[in-house]
Amino acid sequence: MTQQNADNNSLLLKGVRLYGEGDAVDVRIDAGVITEIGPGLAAEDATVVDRSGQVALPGFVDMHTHLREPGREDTETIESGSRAAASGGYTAVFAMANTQPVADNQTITDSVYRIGRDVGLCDVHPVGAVTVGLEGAQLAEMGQMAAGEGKVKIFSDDGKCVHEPMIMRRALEYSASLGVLIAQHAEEPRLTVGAVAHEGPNAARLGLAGWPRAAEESIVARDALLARDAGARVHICHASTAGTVELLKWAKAQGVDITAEVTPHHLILDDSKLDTYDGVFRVNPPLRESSDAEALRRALKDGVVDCVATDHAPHASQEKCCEFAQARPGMLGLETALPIVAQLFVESGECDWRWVSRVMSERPAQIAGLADQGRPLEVGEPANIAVIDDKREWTVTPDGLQSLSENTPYAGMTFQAAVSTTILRGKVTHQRENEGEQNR
Ligand SMILES: NC(=O)N[C@@H](CC(=O)O)C(=O)O
Ligand SMILES: [Zn+2]
Ligand SMILES: [Zn+2]
Repeated sequence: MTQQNADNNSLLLKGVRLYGEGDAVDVRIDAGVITEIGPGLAAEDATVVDRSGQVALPGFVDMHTHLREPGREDTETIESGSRAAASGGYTAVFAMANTQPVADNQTITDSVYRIGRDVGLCDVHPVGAVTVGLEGAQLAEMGQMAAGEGKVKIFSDDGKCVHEPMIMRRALEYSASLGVLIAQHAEEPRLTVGAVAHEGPNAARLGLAGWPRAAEESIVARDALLARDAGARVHICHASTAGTVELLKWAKAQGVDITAEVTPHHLILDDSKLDTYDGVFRVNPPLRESSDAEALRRALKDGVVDCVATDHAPHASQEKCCEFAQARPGMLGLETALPIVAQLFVESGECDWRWVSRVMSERPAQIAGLADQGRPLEVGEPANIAVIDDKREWTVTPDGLQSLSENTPYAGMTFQAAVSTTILRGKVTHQRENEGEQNR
């Protein structure tokens, strides 16, 4: 991009099908805003990005990302995580609070926000902790974090469950008055002592301590009731069981203001993967049975589960390449989410790209309260765009990803769809290798 083009910041995205529908059009972007859509637009002074025949969607929003800064910059930084996000088509991510130190105060949440802004590859929204030090005992200063420069909109002790019912109740009451969202990692800790895998035939056969579905479901049910009584919203992180789906259905039917996300790995993988004892498959909540994955896919399709969130959880190789029960739970997700969703839902003919934009962009932006993300691809709207090449077969290699860590469970898997280009307010934040050079 020439200096002149960088300065006047005009871009012409050529030949894309908006939401994969209708004829190909060109999209003109000036100063970060979509200013014209139509066939055969003149380049004039704009930088041309030719993506003929590809699919344009609103940039994705991830409500659940772990960026590891501060504290574990050897596994991911705000910069490397932003690069991974952009490479996955994301234009906004929520960075979880379980850093070291914990993001339980405004100094840290503001600093995460500022670093993300200065990196400029993706909007990084800090998540604030619900309780001091994620210890579940004393509420953090949620009001201060919400009022700070980072304008914290989501609070979560993710990694841990806010398990004390009175603490969760107060957090929900407080969140309702602040207009923020509590996102719960639903895990009754008294049911998961020592647990490393889904409690079922596979864990029994492999001799792994089991994590029962009820550990998740009992908290989902409890929190739905607490949210109802507090007149608060509650969001369920990484829903993983068929029973959680039934509870969400019930709670929504009662008018409870409850939303939920599902991860790509709980949609596509199951606990048959554990046969090799490879620590890369250890994750919280654990990979469940194929019947759970199927129920989650249907729930996402039907809207019972609202959106996809990655739970991108980078870990160092020495923390993963060890005995299964010793491996840290968590797997990479940002750079493989779209290809997985495309394979499961679009390539199978179950859903269209319009639906993908709903579960990966519009719904998460609405739930999180982002006014400038998840917007329609229309004139006058912010130019946050993910361009998908739906005919580009590629194979996942851990060292081919942008993340600093390599703990992807999809190594060697082949996908048909790839994010070719990501645009954040008119700036190209990602361009896949071998993609046509930009020219004037
Ligand atoms: N998902 C995981 O297994 N791990 C997450 C924490 C979490 O999301 O619970 C992590 O921070 O590594
Ligand atoms: Zn969690
Ligand atoms: Zn998480």
